[in-house]
Amino acid sequence: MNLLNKIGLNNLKQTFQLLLPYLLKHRAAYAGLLFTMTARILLTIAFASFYGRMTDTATHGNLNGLTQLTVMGVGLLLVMITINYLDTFFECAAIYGVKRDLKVALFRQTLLLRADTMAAIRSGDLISRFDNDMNQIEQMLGSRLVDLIRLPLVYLCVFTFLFHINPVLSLISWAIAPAAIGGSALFGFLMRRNSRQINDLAGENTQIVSETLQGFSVVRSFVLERSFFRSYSKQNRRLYRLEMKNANLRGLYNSAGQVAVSATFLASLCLGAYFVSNNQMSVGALVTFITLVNQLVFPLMNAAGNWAAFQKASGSIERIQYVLNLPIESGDLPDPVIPVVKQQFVPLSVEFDAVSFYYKPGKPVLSHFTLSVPAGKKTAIVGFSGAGKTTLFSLLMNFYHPQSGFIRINGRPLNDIPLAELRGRIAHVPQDPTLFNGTIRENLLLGRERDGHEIEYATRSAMIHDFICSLPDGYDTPIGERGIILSGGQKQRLAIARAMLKDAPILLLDEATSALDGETEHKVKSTIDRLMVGRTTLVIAHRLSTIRNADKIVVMENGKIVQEGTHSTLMAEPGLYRRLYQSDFVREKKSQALI
Ligand SMILES: Nc1ncnc2c1ncn2[C@@H]1O[C@H](COP(=O)(O)OP(=O)(O)OP(=O)(O)O)[C@@H](O)[C@H]1O
Repeated sequence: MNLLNKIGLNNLKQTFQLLLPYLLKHRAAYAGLLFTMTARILLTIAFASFYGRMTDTATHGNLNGLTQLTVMGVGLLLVMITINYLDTFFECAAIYGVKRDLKVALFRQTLLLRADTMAAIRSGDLISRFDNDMNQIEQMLGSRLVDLIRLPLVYLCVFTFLFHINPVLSLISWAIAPAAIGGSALFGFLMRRNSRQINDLAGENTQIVSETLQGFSVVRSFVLERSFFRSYSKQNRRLYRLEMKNANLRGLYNSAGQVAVSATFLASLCLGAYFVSNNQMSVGALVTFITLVNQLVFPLMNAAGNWAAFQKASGSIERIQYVLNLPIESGDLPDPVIPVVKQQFVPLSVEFDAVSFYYKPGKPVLSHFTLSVPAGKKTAIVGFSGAGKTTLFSLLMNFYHPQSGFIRINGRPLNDIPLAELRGRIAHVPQDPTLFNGTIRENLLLGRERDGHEIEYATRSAMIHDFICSLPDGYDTPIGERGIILSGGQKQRLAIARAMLKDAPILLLDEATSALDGETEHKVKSTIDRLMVGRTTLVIAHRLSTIRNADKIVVMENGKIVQEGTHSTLMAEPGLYRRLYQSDFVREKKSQALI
């Protein structure tokens, strides 16, 4: 077992287990490669035999024979051109077909990953699996894979053919075999050790670049350029050292291979010349022999090169398999469009029943949290930062599962509701809305169909229509990666318009207007108030003046409800709400005075 691990045979098994379904799917391309492989072996022997016959015919002065052989040579060349073309074609079809399917499977898995798993993975490392690891795997998908069969077959065919010409000479290759095989195994083992470290480092490398790009303004404002540069350079120096170790190994191995090839060639030539001078062999037979003798050494040497590529790829396969084995939230991609008939939805109630939840054991976020949100009513949640307010939304959208207790929608436990149906019935405006690299229209609709009037109604209500019209291409203006051309407030207004267009019966607003100035917030708030009519709404707000008219206000502290009531009842009693409201009021007054 240990030995199998050391020489990497276990990796090979694992590699094939993952790749087999993909290889089978592209079996036509691999069958084509097997065909061209066989044809190329036969062509190699045919060419060597052709050179020998040409030499013997020439030494016998047989002009007729030479003409026939020339025609045969041209024929062989034409066949070779065709086979080479087919070989390249089948190889590309096999490599790119399998690589495409593997990438798509990895992306699908990424889309299905559970929220807790996703939070634990570093995005750069995940991206490098799509990039660096896929490239490593690509190295072994085409002819290298077919070489697993081709190299032993070449050896066997050429050996049989040469044995037929001269048994003693052909046995020369046996002298080299143990050294070639032993050296190859050692080479593969050393390469594997390095390659795994290289792949991990490449992942960390992508992580630094991706973090730099994502947090570019923080890097600038905290003057972190030098420190990011230092860690990136340090990693690259380590990567370089490992790559050079690999290069050293490859260099040593190639030189040893050259020595083996040349030694075999020289030994065959000298011994063959001796046989020719003793009339035990014709000159043509010697030419055929020395043309082919390399084919006895190169399969042994190439096997090692392939072994190294397999070892490198198996490290990458391991990294991809790791992601493919991570827990997912559902077996299939959910259907994007839920057939909710517009404006005809029934308001839905939401209930948290003794819900306890933690992200990490020992650090409870919610403890026996019980809250009933009546259908079509507005409930506001307030509390200190970190009290667990956003977590309630994550649980309601079933991103995470509570460790105990139940969440129900209209009396139906959340786990009984298909994910697509559940999320189709919720419109969520998060604290920091995500926008995609596309046009404003694409970001508003996100795959839904809405006519121009509906879009305009939503954007006018969210006070963003005039701004959109002022852009050069209006609704078709590209907003750049993560909406880079928009201000925080504009992003929030787009997100509110997007939620309006989703037209779902449950509305979750997580500080949806925090980035707006007082005046715009006031105007957008009246829109949100209209949007909330008939919908069950949960609002998280830090500015308490915005939730005064809520049907119910829930005050949270350390994952528990400490107060519950309307604004006036809560203001009438001493407690956290009144303290929060008063300090909020003072803060707002101060900021108004400053303006
Ligand atoms: N993905 C996560 N993994 C681990 N801990 C988390 C995760 N998300 C949140 N937490 C922790 O859970 C607690 C509650 O976080 P939550 O975001 O629900 O608070 P909040 O009341 O919404 O805060 P804020 O008002 O600042 O947004 C915090 O202590 C936070 O550190």
